[in-house]
Amino acid sequence: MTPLIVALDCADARTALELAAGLDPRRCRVKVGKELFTSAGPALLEDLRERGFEIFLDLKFHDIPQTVAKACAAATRLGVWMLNVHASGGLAMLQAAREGVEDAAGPTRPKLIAVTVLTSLDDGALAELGCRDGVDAQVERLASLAAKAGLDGVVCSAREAARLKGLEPGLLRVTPGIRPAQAAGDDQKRVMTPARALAAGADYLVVGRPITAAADPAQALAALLAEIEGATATHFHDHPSEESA
Ligand SMILES: O=C(O)c1cc(=O)[nH]c(=O)n1[C@@H]1O[C@H](COP(=O)(O)O)[C@@H](O)[C@H]1O
Repeated sequence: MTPLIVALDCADARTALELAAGLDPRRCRVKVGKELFTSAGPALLEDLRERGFEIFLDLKFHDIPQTVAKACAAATRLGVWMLNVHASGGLAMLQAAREGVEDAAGPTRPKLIAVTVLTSLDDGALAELGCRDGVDAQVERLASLAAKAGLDGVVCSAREAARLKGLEPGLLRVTPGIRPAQAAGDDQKRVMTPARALAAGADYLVVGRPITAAADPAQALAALLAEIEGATATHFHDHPSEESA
């Protein structure tokens, strides 16, 4: 299994299933986010699971602890592989999220991860929110909260991955903002190529538009997988104990 998670950022179930038909569930996982889940609902998750996919349900819950705990429990009952919340909801919310997942989990518990600083934000955008010490400090602060709450990992950009690997080695690093060299950044501010992201310590790469908006998505996916699998082979050769992670 490679670290690739393909973001099925589609308007409806039909388009998402067409896209998934071009993917191999042994070579990637899929992410269902706010637009698709709001449009297609839980039935789509069942369809994707029947096709062999493990699912990252990306709804980024951010609310009072009780509400988030219940939402995380409901997501867990949908049988997803991974789900997320915003770390900026605070420690009590993160702990409640973990308890919600644990209460609802069967034999396999989904991975619960927390978004640190969205990859669409840079230092200037954070300053507008009143956070003046920059992205790196804020990512570190929120990752440490996630670790304290007992979460499995964080969403960050690959630019922060190496530092977080040193600071919070127990947390998985899930990195969107992945762009092949020369690709458009779109609305992403903190980007990195797939191979560099893996070398920096990313555990999972979330990739949407470089595949879904490509003129030839199948060719874009194949090129990306070749780059990832080449980089992963080198990485696992150097770190054999991480092969099952
Ligand atoms: O939680 C996420 O998945 C996420 C967090 C973040 O900080 N940045 C981010 O881009 N994402 C998601 O990752 C995907 C990135 O898509 P592309 O920019 O098209 O590759 C989108 O589905 C975003 O919702």
